[in-house]
Amino acid sequence: MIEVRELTKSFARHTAVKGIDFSVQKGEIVGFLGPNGAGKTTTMRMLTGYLPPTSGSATIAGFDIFRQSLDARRCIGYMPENVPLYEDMRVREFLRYRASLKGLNNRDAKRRVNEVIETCGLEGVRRKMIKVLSKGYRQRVGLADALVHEPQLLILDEPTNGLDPNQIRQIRDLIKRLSENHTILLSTHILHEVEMTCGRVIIIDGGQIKAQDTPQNLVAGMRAAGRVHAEISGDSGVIAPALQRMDHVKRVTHEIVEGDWSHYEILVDSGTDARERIHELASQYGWPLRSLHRKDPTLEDVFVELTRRD
Ligand SMILES: Nc1ncnc2c1ncn2[C@@H]1O[C@H](COP(=O)(O)OP(=O)(O)OP(=O)(O)O)[C@@H](O)[C@H]1O
Repeated sequence: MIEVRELTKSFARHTAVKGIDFSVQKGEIVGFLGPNGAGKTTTMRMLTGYLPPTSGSATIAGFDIFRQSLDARRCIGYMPENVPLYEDMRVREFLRYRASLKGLNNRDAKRRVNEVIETCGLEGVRRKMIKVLSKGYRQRVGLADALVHEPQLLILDEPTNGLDPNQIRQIRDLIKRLSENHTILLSTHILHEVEMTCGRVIIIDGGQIKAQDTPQNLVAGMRAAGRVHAEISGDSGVIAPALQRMDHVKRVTHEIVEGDWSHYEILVDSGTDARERIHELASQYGWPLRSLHRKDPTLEDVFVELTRRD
């Protein structure tokens, strides 16, 4: 459904997307993740034909997004990060207007607007002015707009941005339902949401793809490199370097939790478990140790590991 090859976008002084390659197969729901400024929106805007690339190529359902832009766009429902809505229009009127802009004749527009109003749970607000709607309802109107011309592919840029937990859940459930008959590429900063909705994840940072796999495989890959958490009392200026000097320790980070107690996170080589050695070290130097355990990594740990700056 999406084929991206060597796609690059340079602005005056800055290359935002640096020769990325990825594919999305029909029926997939793919999370597009990255820290602020990673290049997600720039990539999505190129895929949807709003921004010309500097070099590289991309096809949507076999159509070249630059040479066959109209055909490609017909296959895409795009919901940008800040959904542009006409505040003084009523919901149904706005969707009818958008449907006609997208080339639907009157009869199809009427039918589709009724369908997307139902799909997106907008029945109760169909006659309301957009300016009086809550952020959650506005996002649903944005989704209804993206869906109105029956696209096969949905490209959603942070669809749950700024929503409260209940609204996030409602939009997430809606996206899950839509995934039954759409291919979806969505960006978000809520990694827990990705673990629940997406079959595959692409992580981008600094305009380059750092990883792409199922959330389960990414987490399993990380599990191989052990991560131990310990709470130890004492001078962290002495304890952290001592932990760092142990065999197979890759990195030690720490933060004060209360008083003299600090929480240490110790990343060790795959296949090793540092817990016994940490316990021995604490006994040897008389450091009070009140907690020592391995933590199963989450997608958030994978994300931080791949995109950390320090
Ligand atoms: N029109 C533009 N002119 C110049 N630089 C731009 C332009 N649009 C984006 N950039 C820069 O390109 C980089 C990537 O931006 P982009 O908006 O794609 O990131 P993002 O991953 O979507 O971030 P966020 O999570 O904050 O939305 C940033 O450094 C941004 O400042």
